Amino acid sequence: MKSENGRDDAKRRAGESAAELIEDGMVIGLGTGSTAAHAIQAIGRAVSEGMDVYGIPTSFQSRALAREVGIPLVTLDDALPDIAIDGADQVADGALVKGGGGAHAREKVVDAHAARFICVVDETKLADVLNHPIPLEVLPSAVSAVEDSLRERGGEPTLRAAERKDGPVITDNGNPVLDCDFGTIEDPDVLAASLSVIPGIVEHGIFAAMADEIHAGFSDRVDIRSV
Ligand SMILES: O=C[C@H](O)[C@H](O)[C@H](O)COP(=O)(O)O
Repeated sequence: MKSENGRDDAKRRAGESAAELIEDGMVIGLGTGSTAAHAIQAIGRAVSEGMDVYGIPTSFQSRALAREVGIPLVTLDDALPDIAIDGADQVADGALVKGGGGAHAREKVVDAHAARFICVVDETKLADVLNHPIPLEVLPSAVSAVEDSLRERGGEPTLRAAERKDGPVITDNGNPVLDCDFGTIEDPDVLAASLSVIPGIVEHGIFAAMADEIHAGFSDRVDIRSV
């Protein structure tokens, strides 16, 4: 088992590797989570050294960090991202599961509209086949109905509970999250299509055929894979 420090070093390597792709004048989609945070910090350092870029945050967390490190912010109304840098909970064959922090709905909008999407992970996220539970942001009134639809599709949903609050996790958009275990996911595209048509699901955490590059941090290197 890797130590948490060792794992954070691997995340930092991946985040900083992606941040090296940033060029003057770019609009950058700023992903959410502990790995994307390393990229945001590296971009903040570049800004403090005079680089002229703008960020589009994907969550309250990435907005707060970007402000802290001095990255000027814009919205999708102002410009589409030249590049987005975002983490993932699992990666297999270029397909991602995202939403461990409940940010996948906004992330998907920003990442999908970026000219180039770079996914940053540490080596523990790499898998041969996806088997991570799929996060689903759901309208509050639709939770029971969506749970039934998921069970009909062979899933086992669990309402995500907050650790330091009574009741469920509520996303930045004001909705609860279901984590749905589908076991081994042989065809992420097929599952994604089947989840997309369930009324009440705001967004699911399968990002299939979206990433252009995976930057995977190891203890001693970063592997960069084009997808
Ligand atoms: O909702 C959260 C996001 O999809 C994150 O990018 C994902 O959970 C990975 O986060 P971390 O880099 O902290 O493992």
